[in-house]
Amino acid sequence: MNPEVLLSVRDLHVSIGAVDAVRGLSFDVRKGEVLAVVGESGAGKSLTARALLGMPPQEATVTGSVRMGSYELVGAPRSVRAALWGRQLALVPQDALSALSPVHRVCDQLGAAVRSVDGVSRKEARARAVAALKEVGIPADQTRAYPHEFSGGMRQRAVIAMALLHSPALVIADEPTTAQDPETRRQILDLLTHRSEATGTTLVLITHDLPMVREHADRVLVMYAGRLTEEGPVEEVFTRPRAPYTAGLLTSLPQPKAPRQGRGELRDQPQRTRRHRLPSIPGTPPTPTDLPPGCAFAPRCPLADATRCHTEHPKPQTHNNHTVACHHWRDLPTHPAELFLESV
Ligand SMILES: Nc1ncnc2c1ncn2[C@@H]1O[C@H](COP(=O)(O)OP(=O)(O)OP(=O)(O)O)[C@@H](O)[C@H]1O
Repeated sequence: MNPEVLLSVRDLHVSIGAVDAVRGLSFDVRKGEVLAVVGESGAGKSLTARALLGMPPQEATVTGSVRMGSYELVGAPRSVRAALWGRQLALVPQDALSALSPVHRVCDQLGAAVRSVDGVSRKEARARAVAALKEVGIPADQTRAYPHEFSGGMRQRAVIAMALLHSPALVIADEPTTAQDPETRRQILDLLTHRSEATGTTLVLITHDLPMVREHADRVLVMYAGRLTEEGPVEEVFTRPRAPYTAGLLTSLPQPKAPRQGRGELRDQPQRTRRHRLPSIPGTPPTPTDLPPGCAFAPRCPLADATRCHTEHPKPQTHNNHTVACHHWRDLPTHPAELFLESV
């Protein structure tokens, strides 16, 4: 494995009963990066995250490979997962309340997490827990509170502190800010990315929040109906998307106010005149039990042809560090958002 690669995912499939939720996903997570995974609801992001952690739902069938160093996580026995958990892999879940026990003080829960990996004395574990909570902005005199006494933002900070306790190699954050207001979201994401950087932790960020991706991620992987649609550096993908689906997603992105040409900014966007209304992708994603043949996005795609797109799944192809799975990626207009602008 390339030494720059921390986690290598190959031909990952996750199915639950008749639902083929993840269908042949391959990508690498590189050491030290923030990789965002985006896509509409039901695209398979969370099940991918769970497979990456070696913790798919019990009823799921997982095939393919997720390698971390010498460990294979697909089908890994409990002993392998236990060896990796905390030191190598950790999760920041969507719902901090359900991740914390309601009947134990926050600092005691972190102390127990310290002891589960390091086996130090209770006093030492408590001191480390308090220090970790301080790092995420929770003052020492509040660490003896119970989770319900914290605000949602503080609970999420506590969960981030818990995930980063042992400076794991990789943290997967699954929609870590969903329930928060925009300002708290920004603070939590700032904290998560800065703390990850400080602890040398690589971050996979599952999110719907494209402005946050633009601000915080190095690379982005776009999923549609369980497959990779596009993947590459954020700046490159956000300014020059190659897949029509990505272009459609990006049309919903608020445009930066200042005319600077900074990181991840959408350049060369067409002027939106009064004759246009804000674009959106027409239609809805397919249900995973009733997937169309060929490209799953074809029924919604303005570039789809009448034959190949509806019969042959486009294979991902990589040029200059940027991967796309689309038969017509070379046909995208200079301003891909135009594909989705509707005249009124
Ligand atoms: N435990 C389960 N049993 C049956 N189907 C499931 C289960 N978990 C997920 N699915 C289905 O698998 C598909 C992918 O789900 P997943 O949660 O990975 O999507 P997602 O991209 O994370 O969506 P969201 O952004 O809404 O969280 C969806 O159709 C979902 O309904």
